[in-house]
Amino acid sequence: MPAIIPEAVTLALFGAQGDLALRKLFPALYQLDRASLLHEGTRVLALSRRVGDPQAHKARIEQALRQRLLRHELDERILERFCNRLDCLTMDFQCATDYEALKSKITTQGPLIAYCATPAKVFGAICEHLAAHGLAEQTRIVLEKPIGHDLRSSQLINEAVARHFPESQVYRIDHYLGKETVQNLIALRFANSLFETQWDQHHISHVEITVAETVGIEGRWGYFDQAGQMRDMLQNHLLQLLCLIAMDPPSDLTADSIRDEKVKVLKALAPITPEHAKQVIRGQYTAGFSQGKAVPGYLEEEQANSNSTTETFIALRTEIRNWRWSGVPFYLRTGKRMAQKLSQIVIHFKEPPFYIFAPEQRSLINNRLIIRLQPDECIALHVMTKEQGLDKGMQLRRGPLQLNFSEAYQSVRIPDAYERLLLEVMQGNQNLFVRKDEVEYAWRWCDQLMASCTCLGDRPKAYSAGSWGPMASIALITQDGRSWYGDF
Ligand SMILES: NC(=O)C1=CN([C@@H]2O[C@H](COP(=O)(O)OP(=O)(O)OC[C@H]3O[C@@H](n4cnc5c(N)ncnc54)[C@H](OP(=O)(O)O)[C@@H]3O)[C@@H](O)[C@H]2O)C=CC1
Ligand SMILES: O=C1O[C@H](COP(=O)(O)O)[C@@H](O)[C@H](O)[C@H]1O
Repeated sequence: MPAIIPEAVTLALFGAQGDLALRKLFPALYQLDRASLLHEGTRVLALSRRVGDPQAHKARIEQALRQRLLRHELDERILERFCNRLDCLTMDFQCATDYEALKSKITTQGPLIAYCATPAKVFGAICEHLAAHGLAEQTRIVLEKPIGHDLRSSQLINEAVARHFPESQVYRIDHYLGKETVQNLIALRFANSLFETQWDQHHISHVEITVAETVGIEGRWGYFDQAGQMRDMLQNHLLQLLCLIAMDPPSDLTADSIRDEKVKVLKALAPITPEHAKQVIRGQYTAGFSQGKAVPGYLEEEQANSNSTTETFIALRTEIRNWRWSGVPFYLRTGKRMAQKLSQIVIHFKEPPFYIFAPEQRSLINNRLIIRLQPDECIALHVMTKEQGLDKGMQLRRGPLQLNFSEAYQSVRIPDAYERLLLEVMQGNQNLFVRKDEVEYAWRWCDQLMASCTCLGDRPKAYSAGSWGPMASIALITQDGRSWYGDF
């Protein structure tokens, strides 16, 4: 079904000169315009406190687009059309009177999308002032992650938002949910009975989820050192992936049916108490090489505080306490400055119940389903076959049945996650956004994890930039007689 062009909306982008807006949101909006998915009446209000002169503000956005877009994507006609949709306004989001000017710029009756690309501490003020200016009813409010830094702060933010906006108007972003390959997890699991009948503790021995990044903190010390990789990546992206892999089939594809199932997984996550804290490995990168270039360690980054114990890597083993998953370990890891950019889920199936092949081949027998989310998006099912040839007896060989998305859909451009998410907000569809209780259950579990690490006086273990993380994260899985798939 082709995407429906949404009605005309006014998109008020709070934080329009920030890193996220310039790097991701404006390019995504341009791509939607290029694909003719923006209604001709759609307007973008770029709101920032930095640039006084609207022309300079606009020029900066245009420059960012020229830098980010690929040459064949940059079409001067579309760029001009897109820039004509833009209106720039300087305001302090915490200052009530500045909203008068904003209100005067909203000239259409259609929905107002208030996208908060700001630190979370400003979300409450934005909601309050929009409501005080009579704009709440028509507004869909979009909140960036992370929502708070623990359960209590996230509850305070959610309460501040809920004072003015019902949950049906709130769109909490986790951009991983906007990735095509992440949405594909739902299709893979629930449109293929082949997998769903095997998807439990009777058939699966363990699951790995890896989100490895090669980037460091990219000048975001102020934010990152307060957050760490646990809050930046685990609390949101990795737990969302875990939910999509582990949840029961929803009864339909509506937002709440899917979210209800995800919440059940979060509630069933085994708590990481101090006795289990050895199952959590925190790391911090030291100087090394990333993609052939020498890079500084975390403590030598610009603006660094050399005493910081913030983790840039975290790996852990957890379980889900329910009938489907009882006894199946889930190994999760994510880090900055790792050897390779790689987001991947590996489902390891159990051995057949009875073994009839040569004993020395036994370790080979283990089907795996590899879901590569990025880059080189693919799904590969590793199956056992017989080696071909007269000289080969019943010698086994493991090989992949593989679907590479770039080959299978050669002429289709894979959209960036933010394109999908912006389109969904414009269509008023909450499927790919995170509900308040999901965020809070995820924080509850992460708070306990962090408290357990603190209680043990845990300090992050060093790992060289460009490696696969601290040795202890390898030991975490090898002590169970397994290894991280694909590390070399
Ligand atoms: N950057 C990224 O890759 C990602 C970011 N996010 C989230 O997106 C949000 C934005 O992040 P990012 O773009 O990196 O942050 P930035 O600090 O780069 O941008 C935030 C912008 O908000 C502005 N701002 C803050 N307070 C006010 C205020 N009271 N009035 C007017 N403007 C204000 C800042 O202005 P000023 O510069 O003047 O302070 C800044 O331009 C955060 O919630 C972050 O967690 C989520 C995923 C990825
Ligand atoms: O939310 C975030 O995600 C990015 C990683 O996103 P990806 O789409 O490139 O995998 C991460 O670098 C950033 O620190 C974090 O805030």
